[in-house]
Amino acid sequence: MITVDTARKHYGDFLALDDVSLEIPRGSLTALLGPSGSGKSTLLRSIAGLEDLDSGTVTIDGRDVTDEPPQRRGIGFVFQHYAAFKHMTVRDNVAFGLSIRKRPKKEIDTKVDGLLEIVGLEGYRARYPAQLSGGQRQRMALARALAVDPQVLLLDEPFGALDAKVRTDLRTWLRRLHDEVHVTTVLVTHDQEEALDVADRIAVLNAGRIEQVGDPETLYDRPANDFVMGFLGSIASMGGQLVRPHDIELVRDREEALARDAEVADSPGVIEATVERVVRLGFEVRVDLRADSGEHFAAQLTRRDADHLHLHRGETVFARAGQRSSVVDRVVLASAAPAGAGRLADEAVRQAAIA
Ligand SMILES: Nc1ncnc2c1ncn2[C@@H]1O[C@H](COP(=O)(O)OP(=O)(O)OP(=O)(O)O)[C@@H](O)[C@H]1O
Repeated sequence: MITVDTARKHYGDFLALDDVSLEIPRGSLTALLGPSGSGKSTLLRSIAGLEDLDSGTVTIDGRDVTDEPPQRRGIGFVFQHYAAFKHMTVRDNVAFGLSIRKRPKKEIDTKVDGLLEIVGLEGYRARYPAQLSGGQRQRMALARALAVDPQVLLLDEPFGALDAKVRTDLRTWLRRLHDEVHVTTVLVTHDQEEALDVADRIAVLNAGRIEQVGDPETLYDRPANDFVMGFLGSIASMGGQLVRPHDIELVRDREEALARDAEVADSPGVIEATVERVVRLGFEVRVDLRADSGEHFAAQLTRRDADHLHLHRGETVFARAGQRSSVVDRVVLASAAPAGAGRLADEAVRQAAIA
């Protein structure tokens, strides 16, 4: 388990971490999710020991590591731009942390072969980094980080520089790897889909603070505030309340809409609206609407529901939030934690210092 307690960090006058407290359970895959500049990397680097905190503590498995250098924290770190040693083969890059610890060659070979198998690079042992694809290089980076049996694996946008398809493949692969290796993993990402897909817990950051921590389902269905609701999925403002476009039901008949709406707690009510546009998006259909109040919002329907309604521009419909809608749950605590290359070669040396 990693415990960050009231971590505070300034860069000059700028407050990057504002008394952040967070518990990361042992063996979990936790995502730090938030917009650019929210402090995700700063928090991750503080756990790694790559940033010094102004105040607050970091504990890993019960050991206070706040004043320990990175190499004594028992961590493996993978950066977005992995700076491999270009003159070394894949085998030697992965073996680096073990070689500098002077482990016997036989032990190193066994370990490296095992890791290359786990990351799917068995046949690439003798290649050089320049002979790998971006995705393969990041997998090599993960193997190198795992080589020294870290207690904690810290990943800073590890797939950020890769194209969308490779990114999606690698996150599925990361999830499988984590199920196999079970090392406590913290993943920084600004991509909500990536976080929802791979993490078992998500901490949402905003302006140096944690807005909410929880499992993906809770954050999506019961966000603690409008920020979390908006950051984890699309939103529409209907009757002054935030709803997910796919939670909006459209009905042609006012009485039917009112009767159905009576069954829904915390409903924003039934909104009379005019259809402005009907857009087919593959399987789904987006209906752009204008309420009587002038408010614009969009509902997302399945094609079947849209076909059934047979909507056209200028027609009147009655919109309401469906029964199991995502709504902001203001009772949820904002934080689940307890109180209280510049030059690439230099970068490689710095990264290797952690290994
Ligand atoms: N070394 C530094 N010196 C000065 N300001 C910094 C430094 N590192 C980060 N910052 C600032 O601190 C804030 C948080 O940065 P951080 O990298 O933690 O954000 P982030 O959420 O990881 O963003 P991104 O997704 O863009 O990487 C940003 O406003 C950034 O400009």
